[in-house]
Amino acid sequence: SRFCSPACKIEVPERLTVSHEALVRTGLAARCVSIAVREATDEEILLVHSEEYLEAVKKTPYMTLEDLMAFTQQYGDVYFHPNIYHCAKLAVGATLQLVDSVMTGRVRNGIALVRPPGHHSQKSAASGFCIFNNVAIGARYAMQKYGAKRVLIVDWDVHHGQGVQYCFEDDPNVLYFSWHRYEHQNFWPNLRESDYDSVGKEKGAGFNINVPWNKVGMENSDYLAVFFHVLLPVAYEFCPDLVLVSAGFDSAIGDPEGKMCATPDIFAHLTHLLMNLAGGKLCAVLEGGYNLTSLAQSVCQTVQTLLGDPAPLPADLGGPCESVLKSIHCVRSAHKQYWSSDLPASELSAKSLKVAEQKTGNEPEAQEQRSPEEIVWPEPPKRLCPPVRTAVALPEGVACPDACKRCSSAEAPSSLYSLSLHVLCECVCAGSVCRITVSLYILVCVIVCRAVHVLICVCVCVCVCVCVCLAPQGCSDVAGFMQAVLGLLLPLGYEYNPGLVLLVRMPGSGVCESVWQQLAGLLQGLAQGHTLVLMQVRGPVWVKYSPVNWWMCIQDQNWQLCKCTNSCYQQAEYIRYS
Ligand SMILES: NCCCNCCCCCC(O)(O)C(F)(F)F
Ligand SMILES: [Zn+2]
Repeated sequence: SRFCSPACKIEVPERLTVSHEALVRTGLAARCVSIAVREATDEEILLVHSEEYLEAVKKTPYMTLEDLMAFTQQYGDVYFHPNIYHCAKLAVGATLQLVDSVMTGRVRNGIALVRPPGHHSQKSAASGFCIFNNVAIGARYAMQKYGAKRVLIVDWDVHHGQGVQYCFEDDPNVLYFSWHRYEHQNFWPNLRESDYDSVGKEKGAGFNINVPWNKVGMENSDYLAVFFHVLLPVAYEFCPDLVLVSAGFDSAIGDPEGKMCATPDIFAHLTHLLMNLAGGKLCAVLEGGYNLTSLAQSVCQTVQTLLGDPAPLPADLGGPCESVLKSIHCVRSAHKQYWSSDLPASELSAKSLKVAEQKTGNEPEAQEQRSPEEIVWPEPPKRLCPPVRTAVALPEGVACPDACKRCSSAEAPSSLYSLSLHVLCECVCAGSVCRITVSLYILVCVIVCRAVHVLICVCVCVCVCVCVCLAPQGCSDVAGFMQAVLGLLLPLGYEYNPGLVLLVRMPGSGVCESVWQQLAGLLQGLAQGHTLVLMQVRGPVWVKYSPVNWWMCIQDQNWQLCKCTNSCYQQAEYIRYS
């Protein structure tokens, strides 16, 4: 008979079946390429684990029950049964198959739904339901086989992936970020090194980021605040070649382990905010998640964003709570010496503190009394799946290198009103197109602003347009600019939830392409992706044609507006337009 320590009973096979069934039921599975799984080889497992550990695990299929129980006793909160070695090899193999598919460009991104999970397992030890460290092996594999120089691992599971931390703590090529329920070391795995002051060792100092949750009941606003003020500024500065996500969904509402209050739709935004990194190369690998309802919803929200569908903002976003503000402050101080992107932490806390005070105490006494099964939350809202992701208004006779949907040719661009009004209202508000790019010969801010005024009157949804006139000259202070976008513009935008984003690029602003592209990509998280891009550049420019729905227009007669509509994204490549 199978034995299992009571701690493990939540890690059940239904976790995978309900997730997959939800993907099929919602039609998301049909939009995905499914990748065959395989067993990992010894060599691949040895990228992270020791020979003696691997040899010991190899014996488990042939152990008697008492030997198996003895073997298990030496580890914490993990169970072995005769078939778990096979399953653990499949979990690693599936992860590596996903890494192959993303690194070769066969797919842009993807998710590996695997059991057993991995992020607690260590060089020579199993731990917390984990046998082999799927994500750690994936990172080493990507670096060895594909020459990935820098790998970012984002661990949004509610437990600290100490196994990943130990594996890379002295390695500056792997940036490990984890938030986790900590409660001042009173929550499993109760480790001192899970706190914010574990920043990495020797050459790896600065490349390990721990954000402890010292209270339960964390909400969407808390998660976004940590992304905006801790993870994203560093991730953009790190500039990874690949993003791996230890996608544990026990950080969602209803989970018996996490006891948090963030709703499943938050994972749509966490995923979106990571998709602009590494040219969109993102591999999500399932870790935890034990409430089968919130797990399935969270998986679907993640996959739908990976497919490029825009997401409505979660309801009533505000600032982070007091406890999170302290954690943010502590971890930013601990990392200040390693990273240049650093808003004066005082400014950040001052603004958010004010908001935090306004927040009613969100201590979930009530939540703690209810059992996890009794906790209910609204189904995530239905999401747009526009048949065309981007449309462009092109001058006559200019072909676009991609299958753009052409809007009816607008009047002479001198009358911006009609142009943007016509283009915008016909397409965006009808929801048939997600974004509009309108290129103009003449771009005068005052017209744009007045057009915005007009648009506000006309559009059915109340538009608080986030109208950005790009500031920096050239790429000199990209870090500073990105910090302003991440630390100020995005939090504001998410809080004010505009109905439309109007992105204005002044001629000659000289902003380098990558910044413009990042900005365009990040702002698509607002207004369900309804973005109106008005821009003009002089003369020939290099365009980084990457899978983030990129626009460019060029003055003079031979305009080219390029962007990516089709869902299977091209490899990033440089195209010179003359
Ligand atoms: N209340 C019972 C105590 C359970 N203590 C062990 C928790 C293990 C968590 C595993 C996980 O969720 O982090 C993973 F992603 F690895 F699966
Ligand atoms: Zn977990």
